[in-house]
Amino acid sequence: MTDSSRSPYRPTRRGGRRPAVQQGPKDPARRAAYDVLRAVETRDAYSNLLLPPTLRERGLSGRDAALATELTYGTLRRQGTYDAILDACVDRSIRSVDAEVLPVLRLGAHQLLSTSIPPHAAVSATIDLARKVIGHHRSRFANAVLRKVSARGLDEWLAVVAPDRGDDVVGNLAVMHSHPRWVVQALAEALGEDPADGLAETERLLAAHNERPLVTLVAKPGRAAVADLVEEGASPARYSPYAAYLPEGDPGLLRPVRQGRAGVQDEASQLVALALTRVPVEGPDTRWLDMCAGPGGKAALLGGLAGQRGGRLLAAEVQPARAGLVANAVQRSVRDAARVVVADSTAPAWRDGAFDRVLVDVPCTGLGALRRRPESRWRRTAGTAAELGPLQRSLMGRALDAARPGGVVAYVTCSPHLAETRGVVTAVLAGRDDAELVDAAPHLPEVPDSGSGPFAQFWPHRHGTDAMFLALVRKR
Ligand SMILES: C[S@@+](CC[C@H](N)C(=O)[O-])C[C@H]1O[C@@H](n2cnc3c(N)ncnc32)[C@H](O)[C@@H]1O
Repeated sequence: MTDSSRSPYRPTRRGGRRPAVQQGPKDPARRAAYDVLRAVETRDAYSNLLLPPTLRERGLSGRDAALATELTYGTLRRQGTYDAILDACVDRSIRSVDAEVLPVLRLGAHQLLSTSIPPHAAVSATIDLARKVIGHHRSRFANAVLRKVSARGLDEWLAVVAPDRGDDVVGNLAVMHSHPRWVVQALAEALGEDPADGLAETERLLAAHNERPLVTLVAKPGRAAVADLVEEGASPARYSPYAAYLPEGDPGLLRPVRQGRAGVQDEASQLVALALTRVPVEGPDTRWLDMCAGPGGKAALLGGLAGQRGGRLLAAEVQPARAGLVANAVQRSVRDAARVVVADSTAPAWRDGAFDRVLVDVPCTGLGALRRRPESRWRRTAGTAAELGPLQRSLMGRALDAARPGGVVAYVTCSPHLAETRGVVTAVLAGRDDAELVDAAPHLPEVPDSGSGPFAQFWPHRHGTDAMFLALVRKR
């Protein structure tokens, strides 16, 4: 619960002099959560980009900031479940409810069904907020709906609204774990599970998507060490020799992060880049290329490693603003080894065969990062992976062109969707005879269960990482 007595917005009780602090909402945590949820709903905002500045600008910290964060991400993660329940509590379909009202209902449902906030407090605080943000008339509607929601607990509601598991296991898991149906199907296929067998592992994955992920840091090679991060309160990570987990606090406040010597990067993102650097190549090994570099996480790692080996990294990014982020990320890499260019890597200016190692980390559906981008599961459609296919195949083809004979290419996605992982790689390799797959597992010896080869697939429920995919390919 919020502690409004400590809020900087608390108005004075005495008449006369105005309070020295800025006036603001009585319940700033719920108001911040509502404003972010509404921006996500009405203008496709990204919660992970909008919430931190919202908290900063409104001076929310401590318990208020923690409550606003929990309410925002918790509501977005469980949105599919709450919508199914709300649908049973309104006369018309939940889809016909105004876009300003819907976040109030979801926020109220989240507090009632998934937090320890007492029901009467959850409803009254949400309706107080509703009067301010959607007006008296619509708040009466919200009040009536939330009172119906409060009549049952989450498990009771799920027994009522989720399809029977025996009849429709995909539909059941979609409602139970708050994912669109097509995502459940795509993930089950990627895990190699058949709905007829019950989708037990798929269910573990879906549940992992609703957990708060660990904040993982990277010590940029040659500029910081894991020990520097441990000194700041982090603990060494399971797999990557450059990673550390931060149990709490704002990573942006850590000294190595402020100095640009460390950053925030998922452990699987580190490992797929590392795997590329571990494949032996005969002959020169000094020219490396990152074809899709923005915002620069993998480029920073590769730039450091290239510099330590006396090589250089060219980092290409088509969007100028994102190329700026890459430049920032690789700044002061070892021996100044990384150069950033704004370039369309499907029509590149570099010569064919110019590089010893090539990373192509293609734009994808992002289904591998559902833990960290809670609204993205509701934004994509079943057609998104197919739409991205031509660009992904073109970039992979260009990556093979860019590698010299004997050189190596890493094709990477932050998605396990088969159409954009092995589907792309096998289609591109089927059309040419100058490249062959390299088994990825021997280049990730520290990672158990990364697949039966030749590809590697990370999973949130197995590895605690994003679901990154890696294919390693040698140019003949
Ligand atoms: C998945 S992200 C790469 C993430 C990055 N490797 C990292 O670790 O931070 C894909 C990037 O490719 C860029 N991109 C898309 N099409 C491109 C193209 N034709 N040429 C170069 N970059 C492209 C996108 O703008 C986006 O920044």
